Amino acid sequence: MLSVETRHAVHPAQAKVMDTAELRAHFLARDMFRDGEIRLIYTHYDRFVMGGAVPAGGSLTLETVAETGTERFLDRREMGIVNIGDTGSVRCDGECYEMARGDVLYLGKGSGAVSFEGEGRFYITSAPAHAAFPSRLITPADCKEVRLGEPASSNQRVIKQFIHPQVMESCQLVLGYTSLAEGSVWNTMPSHVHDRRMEAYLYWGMEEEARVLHLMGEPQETRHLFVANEEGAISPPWSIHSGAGIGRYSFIWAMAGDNIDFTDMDFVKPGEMR
Ligand SMILES: O=C(O)C(=O)C[C@H](O)C(=O)CO
Ligand SMILES: [Zn+2]
Repeated sequence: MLSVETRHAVHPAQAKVMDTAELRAHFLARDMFRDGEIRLIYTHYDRFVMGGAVPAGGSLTLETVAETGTERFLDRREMGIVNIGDTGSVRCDGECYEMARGDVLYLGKGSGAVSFEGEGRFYITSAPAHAAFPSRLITPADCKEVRLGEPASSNQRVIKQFIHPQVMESCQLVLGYTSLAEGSVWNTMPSHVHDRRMEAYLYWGMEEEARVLHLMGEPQETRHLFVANEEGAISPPWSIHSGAGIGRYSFIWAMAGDNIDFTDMDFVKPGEMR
């Protein structure tokens, strides 16, 4: 079963006057992981798509998504998949990729139908693509690690870059995940924006009762979302995307837009934020 929800792009002036329910309706990505279903969110931010596929021991196939207006979803798109569950496999273009928890699969433009099998919980990201780069399974051993922050500022974390120019080629997609060191709570602090690229977060690896207080909004007009495990935040190009969590957590970040330079960020000092 496939379901697709559309999220339209929001002007910052509109976001400024939203109440909690409206903020959550536009920017919180929830209910993406249901047994036996593929559930997608089609955003109008760089036409980025995020979602979940949970085969629950069976098999699910993603082929046509009416929203793209193409015969098959990947005809003019690339895809990044992260397995946040137990081991499962993804079949595409005559290949079968076995994915352990934390593995990332890149599927290039024109790869055809995608089938999800086994006990995986597959987080799906996708963006329009102009060229067909080779599909590739990237394990944590192949990723590029960046260590940032320190315990004294409660922001010590490891950034694992998978779909990233220093690891492999892609069109628009840049993807990886960040894990907080024990005792550190802050991700992406100091905050930044990058008007050239949208970004989406998926928080995972959290206790059921835990929450991340995800900060969003223009730097001088911040708002927040309380986010649970396996929920995400859609970050428009004008918005910061930072958070402080209760207990351990990781988050998958994925971006699409005008460049694939991970370091192209406009930082905001904490003292400049409101
Ligand atoms: O902890 C961090 O800092 C991040 O993971 C930053 C995100 O990857 C990001 O916002 C990239 O633009
Ligand atoms: Zn960012």
